[in-house]
Amino acid sequence: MTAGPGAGDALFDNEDLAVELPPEESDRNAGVVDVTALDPALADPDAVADAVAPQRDIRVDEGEALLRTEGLTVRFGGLVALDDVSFEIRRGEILGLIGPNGAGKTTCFNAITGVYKPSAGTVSFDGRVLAKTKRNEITRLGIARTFQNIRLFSEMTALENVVVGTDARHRTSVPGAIFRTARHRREEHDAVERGMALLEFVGIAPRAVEKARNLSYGDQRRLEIARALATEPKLLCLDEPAAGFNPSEKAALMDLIRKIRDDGFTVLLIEHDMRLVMGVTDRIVVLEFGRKIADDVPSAIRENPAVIAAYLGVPDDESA
Ligand SMILES: Nc1ncnc2c1ncn2[C@@H]1O[C@H](COP(=O)(O)OP(=O)(O)OP(=O)(O)O)[C@@H](O)[C@H]1O
Repeated sequence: MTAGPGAGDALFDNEDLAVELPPEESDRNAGVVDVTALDPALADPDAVADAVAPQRDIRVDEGEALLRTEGLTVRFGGLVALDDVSFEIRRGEILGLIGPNGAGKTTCFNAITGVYKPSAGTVSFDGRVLAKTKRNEITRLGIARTFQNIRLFSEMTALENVVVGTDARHRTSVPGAIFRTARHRREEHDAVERGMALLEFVGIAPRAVEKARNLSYGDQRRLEIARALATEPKLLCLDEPAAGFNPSEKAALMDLIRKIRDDGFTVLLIEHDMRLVMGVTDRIVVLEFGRKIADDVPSAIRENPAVIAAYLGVPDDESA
């Protein structure tokens, strides 16, 4: 066997090596609040789901392309990290983006979310080409993401982290915030209410007033997702959300991703864990060396010889 670029990625069973360190016993119950006693609406899952996704109409055109890349190419000097990649993400689906290490997945995410400008090709979102769109404008248009490495405000509480996410939608001017106009106060109140609903939705509302740094690793990942959802995205991009999770946390994450989709969001998922990807996605796009080598439903991807070869390497005599 030739060791392929992703030979380290077992195709259907790669548990991450990172382990979660158990928090100190004293930390474990610190900051736990019975939120349903404070706000009974949080005990009603339908009310919570409504508060999390106010833009219900985004499901009207379910199945149509929400995002489309055409000939998307990103070069770093002489290296072509993404090479003429075209695919679409349809409204209401969970699309997996997979490929061996270095295949170009994160580069693709970065091109979609405005971190990198494409060297060639286009990204269109909701009928609009994102050529010169700034990152904060892309967020406003409705694309949110999480990162491979958790990026939270560690000294802020869980609730504050989420409320910061809702700021992307605020309309109050700076003078409005300074003089605490009625509009500003109303927006603040709404942001806290929606923030609590988001924390409940991802399963960490009892930790609302705990500093982010004191949350368990799994809860921090959930908080990142809540913060991304706070921007009211149409498309949520998750970059390896299960990294470092044990099998039961992965199962719970799959449930959460389905719940997010069922609540009206479209999801793009980069994930190395094949069991999770195969179990939760509707369709999968596979990259290898920056090129798209497959685009199909999970059952077909599982059997696709090019995908299997990309992950496991090709025997020398066959590749010759
Ligand atoms: N900012 C950058 N500058 C130079 N090269 C880069 C940069 N970002 C990525 N690359 C290169 O582009 C290629 C694709 O990297 P990318 O991170 O997109 O792959 P990936 O599929 O996300 O990999 P992984 O699964 O390891 O996260 C790699 O060869 C990588 O070294």
